[in-house]
Amino acid sequence: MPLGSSDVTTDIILSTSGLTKEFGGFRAVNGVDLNVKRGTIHALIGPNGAGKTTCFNLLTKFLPPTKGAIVYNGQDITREQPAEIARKGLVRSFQISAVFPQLSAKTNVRIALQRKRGDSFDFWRPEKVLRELDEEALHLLDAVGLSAFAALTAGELSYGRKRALEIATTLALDPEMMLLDEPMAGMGREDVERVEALIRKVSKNRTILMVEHNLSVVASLSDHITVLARGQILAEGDYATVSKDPRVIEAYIGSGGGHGHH
Ligand SMILES: Nc1ncnc2c1ncn2[C@@H]1O[C@H](COP(=O)(O)OP(=O)(O)OP(=O)(O)O)[C@@H](O)[C@H]1O
Repeated sequence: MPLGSSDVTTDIILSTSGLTKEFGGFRAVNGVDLNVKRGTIHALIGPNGAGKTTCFNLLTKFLPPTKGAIVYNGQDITREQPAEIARKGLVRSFQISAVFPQLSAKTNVRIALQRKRGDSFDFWRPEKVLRELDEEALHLLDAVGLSAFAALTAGELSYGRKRALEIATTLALDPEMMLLDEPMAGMGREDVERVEALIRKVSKNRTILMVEHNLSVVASLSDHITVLARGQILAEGDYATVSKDPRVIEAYIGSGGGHGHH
């Protein structure tokens, strides 16, 4: 094999071919060929109903595809379960339910660390091990700007800080690739700025794929953008390229957000 040709494949960490999901004959995702480059922040955008969430749920294995394949690090993961791909380093974040509201921020992160070690039910850990885990948890909380809130329960944290905590619990699993589902949803401007900086920080040495509606966040964070419309890829490229693509503009205007274009 000539030098360089292997780079083309190893450069791609996650890819899909012909990825399709039908709901009772309706194709919510229709033949999507997605290629996510290793080490990049890749955004999946598109107007309402474009199929972003469905596509995301296929990638995270929350839904089985009707047709097509998903390959992660050269391995076919099309038929695998979420826990199996998580063990391979592909982890979905921002599942609010993954955080226990009555437990402290520190304990939440410690539980994630214990889960990573596979001993979450090991209540009789010697105190020394627990201390080590606590230290590691504090280190992770510090990394997401939550060191001052370690003792608060997750339920007491503001919305943006809850999301930062979710990132900390995801980082505890040390994922190679993180899948983020609308990380900025429901956030005020201050939280958006904080979480944006956090995503940029944790993206070092990682790959991130996110579905995000906030286009200014997409513009400032993404290396590469895939625009979906009607279940298919409409355009791809950096923000400057896709945002001036007439088909993209038309798709966004055409979807109209319920303002009477259709
Ligand atoms: N479980 C389901 N059963 C039937 N139809 C579904 C189901 N899930 C999604 N759809 C349909 O598939 C299409 C794509 O939906 P999806 O939620 O993936 O789009 P989206 O791009 O995430 O939209 P939004 O930006 O509004 O969240 C929509 O027409 C939706 O009604």
